[in-house]
Amino acid sequence: MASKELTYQDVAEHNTKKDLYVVIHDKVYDVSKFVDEHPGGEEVLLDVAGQDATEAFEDVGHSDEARETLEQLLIGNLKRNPGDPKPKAPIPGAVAPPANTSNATGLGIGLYAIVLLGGLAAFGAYQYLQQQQAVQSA
Ligand code: HEM
Repeated sequence: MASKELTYQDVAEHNTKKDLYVVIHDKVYDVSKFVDEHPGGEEVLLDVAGQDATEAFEDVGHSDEARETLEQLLIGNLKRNPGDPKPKAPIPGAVAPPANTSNATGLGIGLYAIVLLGGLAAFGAYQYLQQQQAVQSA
């Protein structure tokens, strides 16, 4: 059943409310019958119709129950072709602001660590030289 292979192109053709495929973690789901039942509303599903919905799905933090529902809608695997949109690849300028902020924070901490380590190394070298001088002049 779920062994069907679909390309991104195939999925993109199913982008209407009555015929709605989405890709989540490289698997293809037919959510046509679920649109009306979705507790998060039909709008969000229509937004990602025929596209990769991995990020949208994960951002919400769906429950295990939601994931089970998803399993029932599975129709196949995505066959990725070169040039297809990548789900998680950060697109410059198209990253959501919260993601940006956390990235910047991560970099900030990394820079801090580098500066701190550099300082420690310099201090260590200074101490060592002082010691050497003390030994020589003794
Ligand atoms: C395509 C497969 C999807 C399935 C099977 C699914 C299923 C569910 C289920 C069962 C819930 C109830 C809460 C829970 O159990 O986590 C839920 C809530 C929700 N879903 Fe989805 N969902 C899907 C896709 C999406 C997508 C692509 C979005 C895009 C943003 C989305 C947004 C939401 C939101 C915002 C809620 C919270 C609604 C609320 O608490 O008022 N869902 N979904």
